Amino acid sequence: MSIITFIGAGQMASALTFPAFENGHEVRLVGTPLDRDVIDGLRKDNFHINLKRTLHEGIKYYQVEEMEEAIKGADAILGGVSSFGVDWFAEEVLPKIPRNIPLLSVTKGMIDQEDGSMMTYPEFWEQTEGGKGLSINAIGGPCTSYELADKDNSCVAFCGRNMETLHYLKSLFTTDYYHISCSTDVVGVECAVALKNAYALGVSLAVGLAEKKEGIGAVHYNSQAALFGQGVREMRKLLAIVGGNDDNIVYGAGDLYVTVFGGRTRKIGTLLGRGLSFDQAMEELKGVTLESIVIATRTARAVKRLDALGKYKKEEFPLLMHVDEIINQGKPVNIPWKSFEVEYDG
Ligand SMILES: NC(=O)C1=CN([C@@H]2O[C@H](COP(=O)(O)OP(=O)(O)OC[C@H]3O[C@@H](n4cnc5c(N)ncnc54)[C@H](OP(=O)(O)O)[C@@H]3O)[C@@H](O)[C@H]2O)C=CC1
Ligand SMILES: O=C(CO)COP(=O)(O)O
Repeated sequence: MSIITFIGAGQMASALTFPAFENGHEVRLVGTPLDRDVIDGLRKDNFHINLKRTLHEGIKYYQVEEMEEAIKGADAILGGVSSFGVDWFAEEVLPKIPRNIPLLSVTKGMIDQEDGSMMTYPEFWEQTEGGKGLSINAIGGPCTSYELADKDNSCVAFCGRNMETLHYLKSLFTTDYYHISCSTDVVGVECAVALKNAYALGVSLAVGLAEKKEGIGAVHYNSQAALFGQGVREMRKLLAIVGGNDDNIVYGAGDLYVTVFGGRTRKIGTLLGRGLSFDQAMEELKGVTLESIVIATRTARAVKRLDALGKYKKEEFPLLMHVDEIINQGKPVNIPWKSFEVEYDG
C-alpha cells in the first residue's frame, strides 16, 4: 500500500481517487482555498458537489491549511488544479513537496513564450523556485472525470522524464478500466491534449450553428466532422512545431472527440455557434471551468509570433485564427470553410 496525497479537489483529481483507492492505497484529498465547500460536503457524506458522485468511504479529506499534514509520509502527490491554479500550485504547493517523491499532474495547458514557442506546465513548474529538483509528471488523454468515476474504460498517457517513475505511478493507478500508456515525450503528450481544448471549441461551433438554423436539439454531423478533421490537421502541424512525436495525435484526437461530446468546452462553442456574443456566452457559463479560452488565446498568440518571425504562416491555421477572432476580437462566427480546402498532388 502507498499513500497518495491529492492536492486540488476538482472534478478530475476527485475522479482519480476511484482507481487509487480501489488499488488499496491510502488516499488523502486536499482542497484548494476555493474548494472549501467541496471538502465540507465530502466530510459530511462523501458526496462531491461538482463531480456529482459519491467518493469511496475511507478517503481522508483535508482543508488547505492541513496540506502539510496530508503530505507527511506520502509516497506520491497528485496535482489537481486547472490552468487557473497553476501559479497558486507553484507558489503554495511545490515548495512543500519532498524532493524524493514524484508529482503527477492532471492540468492540461501550455504557456506561450516571447519567441513563439510553447512551454508545458511540467517544464514551467520545474523552472520555478519551488519546483527545482522535483520529479514532475503529467496525465494526458481522453478521460472525462465523471465517466472515470463510473468506470467507463479509458486510455490515457502518463508522461515524464523517467520511465521508471512513470511505471511506479502507473502501478498506483492502473485498473481493469483505467488503461495507462507511458511516455517520456512530455511536450508531445502535453501539447496534443492541451490543444484539443482550443479545437473542441472550434468543433462545437457547428453544434450551435445547426441549432441556430433549425432549433435547439437539431444535429448535423457533416459540419462537425469537417471541423474535427481540420482541427486534427492543425493540431498535427502544431505538434510538429513543438517537436512532439506525431503518434501523440492519438491522445489529441481522442481527447478532442470526448470533449466535443462530453466536455465543458462544448458548452461555450455551442453558445457562440447559436449566435451569442463571446461576452454573453461567458456570462451564461459563469463558474464553469473553461480552459479552452486560455489555450486558444495562447496558441493563437504563439502562431502569430511565429508568423511575424517568418517561421510559419498563420494562414495554415484558419480554424485556430477564427476561434481567436471570435473570443479576442468579438467577431461573429463565420467559419472559413473554403480555407480548409487543400490540394495534394503526389
Ligand atoms: N474534468 C475532466 O474531465 C478532466 C479534466 N482534466 C484537466 O484537469 C484539470 C482540472 O480540471 P477539473 O478537475 O475538471 O477542474 P475543476 O474546475 O473541477 O477543478 C480545478 C481545481 O483547480 C482549483 N483552482 C481553480 N482556480 C484556482 C486558483 N486560482 N487558485 C487555486 N486553485 C484553483 C479548483 O478550485 P475550485 O474547484 O474551487 O475552483 C479545483 O481544485 C484541468 O486542467 C483539466 O483540463 C483532465 C482530464 C479530464
Ligand atoms: O479534458 C477533458 C476530457 O479529457 C475535459 O474537457 P473539458 O474541460 O472541456 O470538460
